[in-house]
This record gives sequence, C-alpha cells and structure tokens, in this order.
Amino acid sequence: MQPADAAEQAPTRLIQRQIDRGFASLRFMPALEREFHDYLRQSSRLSRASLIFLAVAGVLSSALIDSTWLGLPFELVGTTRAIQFTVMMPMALICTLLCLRHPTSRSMEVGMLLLFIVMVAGMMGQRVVDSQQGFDLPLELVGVTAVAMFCLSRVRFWIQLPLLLALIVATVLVELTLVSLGNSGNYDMFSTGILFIVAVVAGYSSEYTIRWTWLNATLLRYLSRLDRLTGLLNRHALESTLAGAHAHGQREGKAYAVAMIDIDAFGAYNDHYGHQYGDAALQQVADALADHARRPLDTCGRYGGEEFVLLWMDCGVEQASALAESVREVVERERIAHAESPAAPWVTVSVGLCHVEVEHADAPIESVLREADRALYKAKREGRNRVVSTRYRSDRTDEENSALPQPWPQQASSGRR
Ligand SMILES: Nc1nc2c(ncn2[C@@H]2O[C@H](COP(=O)(O)OP(=O)(O)OP(=O)(O)O)[C@@H](O)[C@H]2O)c(=O)[nH]1
Repeated sequence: MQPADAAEQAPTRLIQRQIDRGFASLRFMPALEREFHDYLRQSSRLSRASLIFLAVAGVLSSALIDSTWLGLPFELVGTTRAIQFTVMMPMALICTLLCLRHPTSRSMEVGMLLLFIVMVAGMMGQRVVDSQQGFDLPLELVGVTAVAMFCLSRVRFWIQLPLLLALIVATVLVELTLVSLGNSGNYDMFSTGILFIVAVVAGYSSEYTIRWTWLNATLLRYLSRLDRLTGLLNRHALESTLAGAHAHGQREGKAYAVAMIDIDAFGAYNDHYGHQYGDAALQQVADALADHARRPLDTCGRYGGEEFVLLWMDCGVEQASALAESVREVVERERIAHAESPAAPWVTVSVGLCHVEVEHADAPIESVLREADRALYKAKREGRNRVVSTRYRSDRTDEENSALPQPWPQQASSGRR
C-alpha cells in the first residue's frame, strides 16, 4: 500500500503529466477521469436545477401564451395542451423530483438526457400539428433547447453529441416529410442548423474549461498539503491528517503510536557542510521515513525544521518499538557523513515514541504528541541516536508530570513550536 505522503504525491505527478499531455479529446487518464466525474456530479446541481426550472417555466409560459397572445385556434390548443401536459411536463417533474432527492446521482445524468429528448420530441410534435393548420412553431426553439442542454445539463460532451446528431437527423426527416411551410421551412432549418453548431462549440469549450479549472484547482489543493523540500505532508496537512487518523482510531477503538523524530546535531551539520547539503540530507532522511508509513491510516510528515512525525494506526507496543527502531537504523544505514556529530560519524536521528493503548484511544492527540516530545527530549539527553519509548497514561498526577522531562523551549532556528 502507499505511504501517506505518496498518496498525496502520486496525484500531483499524475495531474502534472495530464496538464503536459493536454486533454483536447475531453478525457483524462482513468484515475483522474473517475475523480473528475465525481466532481462534475457534485458541482452540477445549480446548473441542472436551472435547466429543469427553465423547462417547467417554458412549458407553462407557452401554454399561457398559446391561447391568449398567440391566439391559437381551439382545435390546436387541445392537441398542444395534451403534448405539453401529458408528455413534456411529467418528464420535467420527474427531473425536478430526481434533482431534489438525488441531485448528485448518476440517474440525474440519464434524467437530463431524457428531458432533452422529450422536450425536443414534444416541440417537434407541436410543430407538425401546428404546420398542418398553417401555424409556424419556430424550429429555432429546438436549437435553443440544444444550446441550453449542452451548456447547463453538465452531461459529458461525448455522451450528448451522439444524441444531438440523432436529433438533427430526426428533425431534418420530420421537416422534410411532415412539416409543410414552404420557403420559411428552409429558413427555419438553416437558422436552427446554426444553433446546433453553436450548441456543439459551446458544449465542447465549456467542458474543456471545466476540466482545465478542475485540474489546476486539484493540483493546487494537493501541492498546498506538501512540504516543498521533502515532499512529505507539511505541518498544516500533518495536523489535519493526524486529527483524522486519531478520530478514526477513537471510533474504531484502535491502539496506535506516535513517533517524533529529530535529526541529531543538525545545526552543526549545516555549519560544517552548508545549508544546501543540509537540505539534501533532510530530503534523504525524509525519503527513509516515508517508507515507514505503509498503510492508509499511517501518517508521515515534517513537523518543522529537522523534526518529523510518524503515526502508526492499529499498532501494538512491540510492533511500534520495532518500527521506531527501524526508523533509527534506516537513517543510520544511509551513512550520510557528519563529521561534527557527537553521536556518530554519520547523520543519525533520535526518536521519541508514545504508544497509546486501546483504553486511551480517546486521549487528545496534543497530549500524545507532548508525551512523544518528552520521550524525544530524553533520547537527546541520553546521548542521541536512540529510541525512547513511553506508554500514554491519562492518570499521571501533577507531581509525576512535573518530574517528566519538559518539552524543549522554543527554538526559532529549528522551526519547532
Ligand atoms: N539545511 C536546512 N537546515 C534546516 C532546515 N530547517 C531547519 N534547519 C536547521 O536545523 C537546525 C536545528 O538545530 P537545533 O534545533 O539547534 O538542533 P540540533 O543542532 O539538531 O541539535 P540536537 O537536536 O540537540 O541534536 C538549525 O541549524 C536549522 O537551521 C532546512 O529546511 N534546511
């Protein structure tokens, strides 16, 4: 499984590759495409609700206008009403219900497509009936419906396009065989054809823009969670991820362990080798640490300066101690020369480990971090390059608490709290 920070880095790389590759075909790589569909469904509520509202308002207002302002003869009004209120309106109401109850479901997409078909079929039906009595229900209304669908339904372009093409063919056939309006019919077809073209162009460009905006916003969201130097979670993301993992541990009643890890004598390393080498050493240590967060709820991040935090969820005492010891060993095995370290001739880390038993799973994460910090301080005092473990206890008296090593005073240079 992926380490916690890799779970953030992988999408970042994927998105950058997608931006470089482009998406003129309106398709992303499969992993991104799935995420985009979710986003599209979530973000389409308002747009789809507006489209349904326009459909309902359109049917109602044309019913009102037909018999009053337009003065449609009585026989035509009857047929028109039947189409409007037994075909078009029920479909619009089904979509309204869907939109109210399952606004982000996949069935909403199907509802939008059916609405499109029913609205166009309804208008064409009315046009055929009207034309037989010499009345001309504007064909352009079909074109306007197509533009509205492409711009507001938020159904993906490649799903809508075949439907639109089928509707164009059906419309032309109906126009040529059933509608008899002479030259004005040709003019209608020409202007409606232009509206269809506008619908296709608007549909393509609006989906392209939505995809472009989503890619960039998602990239920024991921980047804002990563520490630029090490690629681990940054302090802000670390705190929220720790809080999330901790809440999960509380709900599920899981034991867990938190390790605070600090590079030994890193100030001396910088002084001796320079800050650029210091940065490279930090990156190398971070890579070694990231490999120790292997399960989805494990967390690894840069706490600040040369200090890191690892959380292992659902982890027993022995397992946590073994993992902490492995962290220390793995950094030592990198053999990054450190001529000024009092602990070893290479870069080493000290680790403060706090294990939290199931019965203390509801302990505040801040208290657990404080205990881990105290253990780290002890590891430093005892000579560095070692692990000091402690078990979380909620029943420490004030006296016991004050006997424990206190967290370090604030040090601006190291970026500690
Ligand atoms: N190169 C580099 N150095 C950093 C970075 N962040 C913090 N540091 C350095 O880390 C050092 C931390 O020093 P201290 O807090 O005094 O601790 P230490 O020298 O590691 O000593 P002990 O922790 O007691 O073993 C400081 O010199 C900081 O400048 C960074 O991003 N890059």
